[in-house]
Amino acid sequence: MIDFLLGTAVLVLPQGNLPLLAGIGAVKGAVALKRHLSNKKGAADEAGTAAADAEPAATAARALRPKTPTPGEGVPPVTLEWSNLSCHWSSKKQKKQQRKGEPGSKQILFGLSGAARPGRLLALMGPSGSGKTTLLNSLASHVPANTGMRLTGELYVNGVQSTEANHRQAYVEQSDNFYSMLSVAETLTMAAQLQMAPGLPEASKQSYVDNLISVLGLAKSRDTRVGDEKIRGLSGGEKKRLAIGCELISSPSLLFLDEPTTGLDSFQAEKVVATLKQLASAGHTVVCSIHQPRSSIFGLFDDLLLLSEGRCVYSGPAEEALPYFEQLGHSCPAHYNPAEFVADLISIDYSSPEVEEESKARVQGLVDAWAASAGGKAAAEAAAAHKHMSRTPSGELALGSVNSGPVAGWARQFRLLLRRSWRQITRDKAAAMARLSSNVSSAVIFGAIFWRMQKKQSNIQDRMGLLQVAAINTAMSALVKTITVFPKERAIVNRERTRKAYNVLPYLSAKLLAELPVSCVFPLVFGVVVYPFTGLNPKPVRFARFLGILTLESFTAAALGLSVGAAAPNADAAVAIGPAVMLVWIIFGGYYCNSENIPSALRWLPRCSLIKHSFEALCINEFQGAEFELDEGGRGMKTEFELDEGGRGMKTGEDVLSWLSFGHTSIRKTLGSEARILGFYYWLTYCILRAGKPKFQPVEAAAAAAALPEPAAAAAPAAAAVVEEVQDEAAVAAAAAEPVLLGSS
Ligand SMILES: Nc1ncnc2c1ncn2[C@@H]1O[C@H](COP(=O)(O)OP(=O)(O)OP(=O)(O)O)[C@@H](O)[C@H]1O
Repeated sequence: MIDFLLGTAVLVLPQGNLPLLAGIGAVKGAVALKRHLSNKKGAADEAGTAAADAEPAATAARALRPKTPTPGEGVPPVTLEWSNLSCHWSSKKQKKQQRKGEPGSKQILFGLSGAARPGRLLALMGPSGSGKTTLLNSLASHVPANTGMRLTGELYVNGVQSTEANHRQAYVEQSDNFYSMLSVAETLTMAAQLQMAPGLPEASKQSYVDNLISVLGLAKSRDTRVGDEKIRGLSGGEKKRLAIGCELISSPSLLFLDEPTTGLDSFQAEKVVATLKQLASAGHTVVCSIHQPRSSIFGLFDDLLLLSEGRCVYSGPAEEALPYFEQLGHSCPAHYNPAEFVADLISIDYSSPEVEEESKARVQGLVDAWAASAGGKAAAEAAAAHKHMSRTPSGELALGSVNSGPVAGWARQFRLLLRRSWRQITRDKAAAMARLSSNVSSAVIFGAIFWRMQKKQSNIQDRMGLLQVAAINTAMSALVKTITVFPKERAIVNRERTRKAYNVLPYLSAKLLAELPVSCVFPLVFGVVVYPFTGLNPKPVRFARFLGILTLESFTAAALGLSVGAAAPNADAAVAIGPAVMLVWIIFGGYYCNSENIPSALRWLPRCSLIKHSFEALCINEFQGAEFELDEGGRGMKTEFELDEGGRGMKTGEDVLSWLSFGHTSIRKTLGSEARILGFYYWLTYCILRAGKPKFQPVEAAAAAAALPEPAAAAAPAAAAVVEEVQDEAAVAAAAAEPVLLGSS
């Protein structure tokens, strides 16, 4: 009856009554929980009710987040625990060996157990290569898939076993990639508009962003553009805090940071860690990997996990680390940086075989001592206890804030992304000026070389040469610009798509539309300068067509750049691949290689060449209806191409087109082919971006993983076994999740 009344109230209340909805959802959750606890027999049924009831509460709680006065305040407290967490890496060769039953993989993490708690800042420390990043990524379900890594063990979120990604909340990467022309406030506002409930008033979103800016200590730089290598903007520390801010938009309970102080001076590094400490104090569970911080930063850590060669050497409160090592006979000298002291203590020194032997023995002693210590035993006992705990693959219930998709509709995504792309393009004056001056200078150089061409036989070759270099120059200019910029933008897009901020289609279409007017300018400027200088066909319609052909070609080359930029693993690879692909299209561009002489197996290549179609269209535009003076003195095209007129060369433009094998087509047809190539590259870019969404490696249950030889094969059956096993227990776990939801509302 209570359910019915509350459910009816939820249905009839308007959306504006979010607090009331949240309250009702919470009460319903509490009722379901109480009922569950008092009647174990009906647990399974009630779990369904509790889970369903939790949804309005969770939705309302999510919707209410922006009213949180201080970021972190009111987030559901989350304890993350891990048991027997191991990581193996195998190369392809080693995987083959494993298939044959032979051993062969490198172990990076060795059965680690521990916990990260709400309100505390946990630092993962250890020497270089000790496995900090691997552990952090494993805990955040952020280990990239298909890299040969295999994770085994168990992760628990508030005591509920978590499957891959459903406990991932926020992950701040080492590299900070942003739209360089947007200010701090614009970057955060855009993130808020894309990720916060669209029904919320703009004022609520803005006040959340304002709070975030002040919590992050970015008020002074609020209107400063982020900047990049070309344009000075935020400092490294400010960029890192902005990256943290972008992650905090979704009010995550758990915040993971990979080496947040790398590349920062000690002052900036301390400010970043102080921000993390503040976030932890506000209720977040903060985990970061860090390499040898200075003592004042070390003093900010609440908890410490020390790793050496993938094994735990200490895990517990940071202030108890030095007394622990002292008790083992390793005292930190007075006035010595404790972080440096522990780093030296747990590092393996490879400077000589004797020293290596000695340091390995010392580290092994520390690993054994930790396993035998009260802390190590407690972690092992907690891991053993977890084995008997309830499991559910639905860690989402415990957190209630993992979005299944973008919160903004497609039209809104498109509008917001269009605005962002437009700002980035139109504000990047330095890039525009560089591209403009490059196009103008090429046009002037070509104009000087091909100055006022006449109608002699020798000028036929000049005309063809000019049209070919105009096609190549236009294509290369657009390609190079795109492949140098797009891979960086793709990193931002991948990160935002991991946060489920938007879909690929609105992003790509908004980007292309925003670029349209600006990208037209460069080929037009080139054409406007080069055309009168060189004395090409003077008819206005031919001039207009010349500009149109170059513009379409510029877009097609940029689209090729997008495809290469989307497919290449990084900017360096894109810069290597792009021109190599373009070279093929230049060779089959109609000037260097007559299509009639191409081997039949390669005849399809000229049809795919964006240079060929542009060159063909430019030639038809220039030569159709043109007349040339026949050569009297034996120079000109006739030496290579005896047509008619008594071997004195080519009289009409049609002769030239026929010599080039371009006589059978028209500008309309050739531009149609170019447009199809353009469409193909856009479609290819879309498919690559869609397929390239970052995928992460799941953590396999240790027992199931041990039974199966092949990592990929192991994942599915193991997950299926867990699902089967938990069906009866789901009710208990769902009920256990309720207090978190109540807390959050
Ligand atoms: N994708 C990978 N392929 C092969 N080996 C890897 C991979 N990632 C990590 N490793 C290995 O795992 C070990 C731990 O690497 P990890 O990056 O986690 O260490 P780290 O403590 O974070 O080091 P650093 O402080 O230098 O970043 C290293 O020996 C490294 O070579």
